[in-house]
Amino acid sequence: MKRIVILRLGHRPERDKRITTHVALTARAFGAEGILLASNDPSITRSVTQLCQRWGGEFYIRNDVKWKTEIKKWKSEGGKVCHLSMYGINLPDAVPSIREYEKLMIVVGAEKVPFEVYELADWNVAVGNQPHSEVAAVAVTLDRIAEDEPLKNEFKDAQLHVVPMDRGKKVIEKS
Ligand SMILES: C[S@@+](CC[C@H](N)C(=O)[O-])C[C@H]1O[C@@H](n2cnc3c(N)ncnc32)[C@H](O)[C@@H]1O
Repeated sequence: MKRIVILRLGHRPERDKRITTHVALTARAFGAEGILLASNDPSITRSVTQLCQRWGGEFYIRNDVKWKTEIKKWKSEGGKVCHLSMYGINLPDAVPSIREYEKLMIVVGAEKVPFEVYELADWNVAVGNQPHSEVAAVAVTLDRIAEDEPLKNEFKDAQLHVVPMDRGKKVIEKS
């Protein structure tokens, strides 16, 4: 199975809490193994970790990483790096080459991303060449590069399970 980690750059604690949390939850739901936050915001780490405990799986979050160190380390261990930017190669044209690799770091920004990221990345990939959101960009990318159906992912040791239904809401809680 492919190993995928998300690197979140430029998170501003005073304005990006909700969107960074959504990037993390989307990454988890669509099959990434973890997220690295290149800013110091322990409240994000706390809320994502708590959610993971209830909803299961082994997703991790690391706070306050040094982005350049993480990119270089990942590459030195044979990993590839895909930076998501609306200026890049459109995703459908990049998917075949990305799928050839087993270890992938996906980098997403918030504010302007340092140009060095564009240079260090193996691919600068656009999820369509129009501006939108890092949450959408992560979701569509993980869905397009997946080998199995990401919407059928199972999460180990979950306390909460949704019972899918036509109408209404049913959640089973295991003690
Ligand atoms: C809301 S955008 C802001 C980008 C910033 N203004 C800049 O020029 O770099 C935040 C992040 O969403 C992601 N993003 C937004 N639109 C995208 C697209 N069409 N394709 C890929 N990623 C996108 C990128 O990772 C980007 O860094």
